[in-house]
Amino acid sequence: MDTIFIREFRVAAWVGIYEWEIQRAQTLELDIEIGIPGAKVGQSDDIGDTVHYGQVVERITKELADKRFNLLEALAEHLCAIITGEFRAPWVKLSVAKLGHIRDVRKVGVTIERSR
Ligand SMILES: Nc1nc2c(c(=O)[nH]1)N=C([C@H](O)[C@@H](O)CO)CN2
Repeated sequence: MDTIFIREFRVAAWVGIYEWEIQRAQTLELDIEIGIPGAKVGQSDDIGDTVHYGQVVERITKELADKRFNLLEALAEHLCAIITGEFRAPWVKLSVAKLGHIRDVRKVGVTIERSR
């Protein structure tokens, strides 16, 4: 399947199980791979035949400003549902990482893959 990628996307989010995470937003890093619906866009050259990656970034930024999650797993599931539902993507793989949370570890997080 052809895909669109969004890598090293840094975004503020409310997520975590500890008091300090509940009190303030933190920066997450997302890597997203999105299946392109059909092979038409290479011929049509029409933004309407693909997923507009700028709109995905904008939508996720807004969603994470508004919602709160305990776990990265739930946050990832929610974002995948937006990408397959609202953006009609047939498939998505999404990684979300917290930065500098554990000593000697640069990033920790989860990766999930979902199909419509
Ligand atoms: N599998 C997970 N483990 C942990 C998560 C998570 O979201 N998924 N979250 C935390 C805390 O919020 C932690 O990130 C604070 O540093 C711990 N483990």
